Amino acid sequence: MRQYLDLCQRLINEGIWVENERTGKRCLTVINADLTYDVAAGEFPLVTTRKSFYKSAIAEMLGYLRGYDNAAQFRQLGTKTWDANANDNASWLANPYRKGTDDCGFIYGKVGRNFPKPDGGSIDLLRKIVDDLTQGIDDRGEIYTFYHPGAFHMGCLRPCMYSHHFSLLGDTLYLNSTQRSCDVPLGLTFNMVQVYFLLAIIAQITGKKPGKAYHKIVNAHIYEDQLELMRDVQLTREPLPLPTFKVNPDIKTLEDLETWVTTDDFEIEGYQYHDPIQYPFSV
Ligand SMILES: Nc1nc(=O)c2c([nH]1)NC[C@@H]1CN(c3ccc(C(=O)N[C@@H](CCC(=O)O)C(=O)O)cc3)CN21
Ligand SMILES: O=c1ccn([C@H]2C[C@H](O)[C@@H](COP(=O)(O)O)O2)c(=O)[nH]1
Repeated sequence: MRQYLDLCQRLINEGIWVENERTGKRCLTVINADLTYDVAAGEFPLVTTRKSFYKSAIAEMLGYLRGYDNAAQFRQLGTKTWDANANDNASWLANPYRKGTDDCGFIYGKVGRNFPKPDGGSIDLLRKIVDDLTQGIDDRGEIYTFYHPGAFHMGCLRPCMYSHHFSLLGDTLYLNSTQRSCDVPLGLTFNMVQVYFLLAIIAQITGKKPGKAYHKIVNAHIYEDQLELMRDVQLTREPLPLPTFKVNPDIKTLEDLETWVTTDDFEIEGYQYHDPIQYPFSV
């Protein structure tokens, strides 16, 4: 994945040190990066210069499509990525809205599938998008967003990749995803997989051909305790050929995704990778 390695190198060459109050760590930071994934051509954006746990990334996105709000639900799907944010984050532990162990509160899909209306009730944004696209409708506002500043105090973390905007040109579906904040060594290896996966799966259940997915990142950073591993280990490795991604063709509807689908319905073939690298994770 040349684009990924180029962004890592750019952080090292041009990054500016920024203090982060929430984590108490400094981050080497650049502003704005644009990545493109050609889903039509099957260019699955998996990092090869270290082992990637891509099933975790897919499990997370599946949880966002289902509207999950609890780390135990995410674990059941096969990812522990929400454990720390739900249970080890001091300000969330002290938050009166936290409903107990594993509760994440009003995050991601919980917001997007129940988006509150100022005049009462809520909207299921994903249901509307899937219904429109299935009928060939693109009203230029097919946006699955998790961004609700009025609800930030009710969740353990603000969404990072917060908006997914779908577009139709004839029978081809496109996706523009936007991310406000990006942990390049850890989070981005998941987020690239998620953007590709989201376009592939929504195209499949709406009967469209996938086109390209465009991934916009605003604040891209490396935490100070990750820098050495990135610069002196990962960036010295040569990337390997990309694998291919296979989706179970029996997945046909949003209800399928909500009910029986597991990460076993998504497989990659021919994944070659260098040794794992364990990057520190900042809560
Ligand atoms: N600092 C930070 N970075 C993130 O990337 C991030 C957050 N916080 N909080 C919310 C979610 C949780 N995400 C995570 C959490 C953990 C890993 C992680 O530990 N990944 C390891 C092992 C994964 C596994 O074994 O399943 C990795 O090597 O990729 C990745 C993304 C992404 N997000
Ligand atoms: O999908 C995700 C989720 C989170 N991240 C990273 C980006 C930041 O390092 C932290 C979130 O911290 P904020 O203070 O809320 O910006 O998590 C990611 O890269 N991808």
